[in-house]
Amino acid sequence: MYVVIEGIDTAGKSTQLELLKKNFPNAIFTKEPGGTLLGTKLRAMALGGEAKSQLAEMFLFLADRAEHIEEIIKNNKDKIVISDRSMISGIAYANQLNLNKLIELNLIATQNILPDYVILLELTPSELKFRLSQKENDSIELRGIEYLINIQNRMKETIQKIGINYIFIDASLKIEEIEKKIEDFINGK
Ligand SMILES: Nc1ncnc2c1ncn2[C@@H]1O[C@H](COP(=O)(O)OP(=O)(O)OP(=O)(O)O)[C@@H](O)[C@H]1O
Ligand SMILES: Cc1cn([C@H]2C[C@H](O)[C@@H](COP(=O)(O)O)O2)c(=O)[nH]c1=O
Repeated sequence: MYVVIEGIDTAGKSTQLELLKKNFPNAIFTKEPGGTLLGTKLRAMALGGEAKSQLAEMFLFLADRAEHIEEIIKNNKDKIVISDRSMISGIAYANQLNLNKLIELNLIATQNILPDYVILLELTPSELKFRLSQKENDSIELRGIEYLINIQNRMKETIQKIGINYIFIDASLKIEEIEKKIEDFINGK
């Protein structure tokens, strides 16, 4: 079972993943970008802002995704794999191409493998503004609130268009309330 936690920067993914590690001790935990050896190098390049071309940046993430599917997802088909981000981020953040073209490109990278379950943590603009103000921002976060809320809307649109099992959770709820909703969703309750 391939489960992904999605959400824009600061939505609370890492916080929930730490709790999931306790609640699902036998699961494999992974992430995009950077879940493989090649991926760690691609992540540093993508987040370091080395690419001047937005298309080049998108292809760095796609290369990471192709390696991640081959090395992690395909090799653990019989286990519960829980990933921090996925092709949903890939499609939503690369907003210079249309959605159908991006879905096509991402399905090439994933060899047509889709997540079985997607959990999206959804932020309000004011909560996003507060959380970004509390940390040092990387090159993508520096693009600002409007950019990231637009990405969040694209994430929701993509998830609905692809037709996978999903839950949207208000990221401003208490950490324990979100934890319970995620656990129930994965356990099919
Ligand atoms: N439910 C919550 N309520 C209030 N604050 C929260 C909640 N969940 C997480 N936070 C806080 O929000 C900040 C961002 O959380 P976290 O690092 O888990 O997000 P993230 O989605 O992994 O971010 P990024 O994608 O930027 O790595 C942290 O300071 C965290 O403590
Ligand atoms: C998978 C993927 C990610 N991004 C962006 C989203 C974030 O700003 C960073 C990843 O940082 P995190 O600490 O791991 O959340 O990269 C992207 O632009 N395109 C993608 O495909």
